Amino acid sequence: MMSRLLPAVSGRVPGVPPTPAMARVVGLLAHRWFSGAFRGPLQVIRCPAPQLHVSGPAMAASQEDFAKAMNQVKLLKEDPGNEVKLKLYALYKQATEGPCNAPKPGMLDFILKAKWDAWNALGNLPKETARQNYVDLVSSLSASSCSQVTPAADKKQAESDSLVVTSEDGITTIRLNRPAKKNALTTQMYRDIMRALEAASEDSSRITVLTGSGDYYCSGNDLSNFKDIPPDKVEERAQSSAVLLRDFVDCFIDFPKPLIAVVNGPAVGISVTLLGLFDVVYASDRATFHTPFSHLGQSPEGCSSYIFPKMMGPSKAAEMLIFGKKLTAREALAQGLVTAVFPDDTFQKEVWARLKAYAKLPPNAMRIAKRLMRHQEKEKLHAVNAEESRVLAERWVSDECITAIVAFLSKKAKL
Ligand SMILES: CCCCCC/C=C/C(=O)SCCNC(=O)CCNC(=O)[C@H](O)C(C)(C)COP(=O)(O)OP(=O)(O)OC[C@H]1O[C@@H](n2cnc3c(N)ncnc32)[C@H](O)[C@@H]1OP(=O)(O)O
Repeated sequence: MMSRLLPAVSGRVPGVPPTPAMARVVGLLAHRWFSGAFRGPLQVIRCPAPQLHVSGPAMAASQEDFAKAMNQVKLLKEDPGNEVKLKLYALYKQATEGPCNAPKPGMLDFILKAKWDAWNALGNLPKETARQNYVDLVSSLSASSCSQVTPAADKKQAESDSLVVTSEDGITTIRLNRPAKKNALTTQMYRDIMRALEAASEDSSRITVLTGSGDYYCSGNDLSNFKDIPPDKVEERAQSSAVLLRDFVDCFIDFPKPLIAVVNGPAVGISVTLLGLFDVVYASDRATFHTPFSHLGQSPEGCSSYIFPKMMGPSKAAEMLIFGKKLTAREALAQGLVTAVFPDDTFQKEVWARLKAYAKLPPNAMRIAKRLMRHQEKEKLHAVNAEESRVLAERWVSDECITAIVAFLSKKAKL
């Protein structure tokens, strides 16, 4: 089935180089980036057979892994759908041929055009990263039957894992579990959350919950993701991070079951912006909602540049997304970002009682209601996500952003 996705697209036209401005900024500022080996903790998604994903610091997939993944694709039992097939096609082409230099097919050549668009959207993503992303995607497709009840024997060990996925009482819970780092999201966690969502969309649970361990819900992107980038790889990394961000947010846009955020404490950055893509957001009265993008020289993501103004009106959205105003839980409730606020001391009890009752409702009816409410906006949201990710890749190599991140990593600044 999938082999039909791999015909060569022939012909060559000029590629899409980074803008001269970006290259200049990178050249000027690269020396200020941190160096030294990053020693990230092991992160584990726990799920019973058939797959246990264990990963440490990101490693490039070998040619052998890539070849295995290509074979695995042919063995997939279920058709992954056109969108995924296009992603696979694009990553395959990028990994084997590099950036898309083929002539753009005519408007009426629908299939060729969709394939060309998917490949071209990968821009200058390095071949190695495309290979890794292809392997990751195939592995997530093969693992989609994972995520059931966490075996009791795993529960103790899960304390030290960065992401813990459990499924019980019709609820799949994805728990950010780096309390010592305020649940900041590492690159690997983005990938693991995507896998967990893909698995949850197909498991037998009826609703899916994202929450955090410890006193924070999430402190946003782990700013150490910007560490240890060799000067000549800064642009490449910005591009590959933008692709990861786009794929990550796409998973939330497309998630088919009711998705609930249980915001147990303060939320920062991307963990706030994503809330607009959840169906319901329950917050402890201790939670705060902070999007300090301008302070960090960055720009909004998670489709917030579109959803927040629609949700709260342009000027309230501007206070948050341009000026970085931090909202209390009650303020977030008034702006429609939060569905309900609970006193912190009864938060867990009240929220989980509600969720267990919701999880008894007929699953198909819930999915259909969600689809009806969301499908008209989907295409728009994907376009907004693509644009926000593209702009962020530019911000990440800007002087303003680099200065802010260097200040945080050298402990000179915090929010
Ligand atoms: C594929 C890429 C996609 C990227 C998408 C774009 C996303 C953008 C964003 O999310 S922007 C938001 C980024 N987040 C921040 O700027 C928060 C930075 N953190 C802080 O300002 C503070 O740590 C705090 C206000 C969250 C909490 O302050 P405090 O209560 O005083 O605790 P500590 O600062 O001592 O924190 C404990 C420990 O955690 C580390 N840490 C906290 N947050 C982050 C983070 N976001 N990145 C990396 N590390 C973080 C902090 O350094 C401390 O570590 P230490 O104990 O010193 O080793």
